[in-house]
Amino acid sequence: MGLLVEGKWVDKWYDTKSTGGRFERTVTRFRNWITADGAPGPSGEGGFPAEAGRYHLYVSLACPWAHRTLIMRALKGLEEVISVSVVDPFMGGEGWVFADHAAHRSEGATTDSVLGKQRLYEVYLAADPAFSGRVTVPVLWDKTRGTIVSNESAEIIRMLNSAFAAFTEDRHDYYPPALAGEIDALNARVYDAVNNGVYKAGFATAQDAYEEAVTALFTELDALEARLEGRDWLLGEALTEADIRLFTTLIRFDPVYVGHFKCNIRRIFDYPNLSRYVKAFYALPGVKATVNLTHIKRHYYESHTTINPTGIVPVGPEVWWE
Ligand SMILES: N[C@@H](CCC(=O)N[C@@H](CS)C(=O)NCC(=O)O)C(=O)O
Repeated sequence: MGLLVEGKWVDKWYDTKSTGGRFERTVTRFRNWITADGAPGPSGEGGFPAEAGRYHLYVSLACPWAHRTLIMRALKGLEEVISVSVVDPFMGGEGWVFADHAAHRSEGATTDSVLGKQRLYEVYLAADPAFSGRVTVPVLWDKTRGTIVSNESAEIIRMLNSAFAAFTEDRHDYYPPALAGEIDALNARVYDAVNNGVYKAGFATAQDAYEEAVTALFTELDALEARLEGRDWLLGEALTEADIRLFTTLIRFDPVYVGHFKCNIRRIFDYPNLSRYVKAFYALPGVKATVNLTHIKRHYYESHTTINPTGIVPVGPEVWWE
């Protein structure tokens, strides 16, 4: 665990002292967009046209943000168009590392097949030798220009949805213009209370900060449970990016967030509509292959030594979503 400061790796844990025990996520840095013709997207610079074989995703199978990108890649059928490297689930003193640098090799982790690096921070330094900031997954890499296109999952899934029409048969739009306003509003609530809410609860170092986060989290889960009454997906019949973004937190909830992050008022299993929803999403073609429970559990329970000093990984719960 650590970060880059002007191109140098510094090993240190999140600082919550200056924020009253509250965990605050930092803003992501590389914000360019792949577009069909290489025109600039909503942020950053242009020059990243959609091409087969040109782009590469660096992901962790443990990470809910990276998981979004793997799901969109699978649903869009872009497995042959965009290649992937998977970091080892244990995030230690050097941050995320690849399989050839891991202390205990974990099935499903890979080497860096593009740059041959051993640590993810070296990929960031290849894009910007003076980079300062956290070294996070996912990273979308451009093999042609030799740089990072984006390290913001919310934007990467939109690029995969919209820019690669020439390379996929899938015509489904996961962010259709008619629903964009409703999707954005829902994403904002789900991000704050649920996706990031579990981290705010889990990384809190003050009782009030924890209770605030856990209360807001379960208030939102209750609202989502009600919303899903009689509905297949969050927006109704149409599967959208909002579902991808909710699913990656829900699938980690019972195995990790209930215990490790103390989000234990209820389990997802206890919510009839949310648990039906998780099962339905999990059964979508290609999704199951993106879920690696071993990476998920090992990452959180072994890496966060301030929360779980023994590093013991729990055996349960029973898998109910298969
Ligand atoms: N805003 C980013 C957040 C990504 C993120 O925080 N990833 C975590 C893993 S779950 C990470 O790599 N953390 C490393 C660190 O903070 O040092 C996104 O959604 O892409």
